[in-house]
Amino acid sequence: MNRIEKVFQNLKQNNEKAFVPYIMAGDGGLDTLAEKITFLEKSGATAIEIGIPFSDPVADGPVIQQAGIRALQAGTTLRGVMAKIAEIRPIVHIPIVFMTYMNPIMAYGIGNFIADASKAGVDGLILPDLPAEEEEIIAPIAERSGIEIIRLVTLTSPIERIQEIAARGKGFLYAVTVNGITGARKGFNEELGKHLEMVKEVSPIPVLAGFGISEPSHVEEMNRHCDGVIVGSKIVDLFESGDLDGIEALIAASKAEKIKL
Ligand SMILES: O=P(O)(O)OCC(O)[C@@H](O)c1c[nH]c2ccccc12
Repeated sequence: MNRIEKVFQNLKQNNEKAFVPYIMAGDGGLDTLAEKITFLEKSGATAIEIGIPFSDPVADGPVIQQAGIRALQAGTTLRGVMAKIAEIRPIVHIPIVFMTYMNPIMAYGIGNFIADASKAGVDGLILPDLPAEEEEIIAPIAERSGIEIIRLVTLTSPIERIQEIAARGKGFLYAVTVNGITGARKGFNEELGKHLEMVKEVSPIPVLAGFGISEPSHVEEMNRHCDGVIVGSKIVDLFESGDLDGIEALIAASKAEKIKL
């Protein structure tokens, strides 16, 4: 069984919520990657989303754009990230999900990319610029190699489309919580809770909310309506400023919902 499926099975059995932090590979130098991942795992992360730095990150807000620029300036390459993941995989037990755009994958070659990612021990892929209609170019080969495509649904996706994408989904479904790009938000649409519950109703796989989540209170609020959260920009920020306690506080908030149940 794929590592992602396994961790979600365990969470369900224990009535726990997922917390998936995002970090940019190579931000602070690739040599800091192992340290960051092991810290997140030790702090209770369910899985890790690793961004591949790219020059044209169309879905990313300023914090992640800047992290990508820092990583590229430090000389980070996709090949380098693959090698680093392969090296640290034996000491990391939780699932590793790559978040990247299609362009770097096409440049690498889809077949080579999947083969190397699979060898390195990557468990999933988030590809925000891969339309559902085009996923045939990579989903079957990825899934044959044991790598799950984590599909995204948005606030503007009609329910039929959400249902269709969820039915094909593997691992977990990524429910985007805002209209726009990544980055911390102060608040969310009042209807968001209802939207997440509707997505959950049609999805056979766990639903995680992501985009804009930046406070422990956001984590608790989202977890009332779905199976867990993904936090990116805030984690990148907290690592950048060395505020590890802030990261632990966010992860701890994801354990709070269980106590209330
Ligand atoms: O940064 P935020 O607002 O917490 O959003 C999640 C996030 O960073 C991560 O999942 C992500 C980073 N870049 C993306 C591009 C598309 C979809 C998702 C992502």
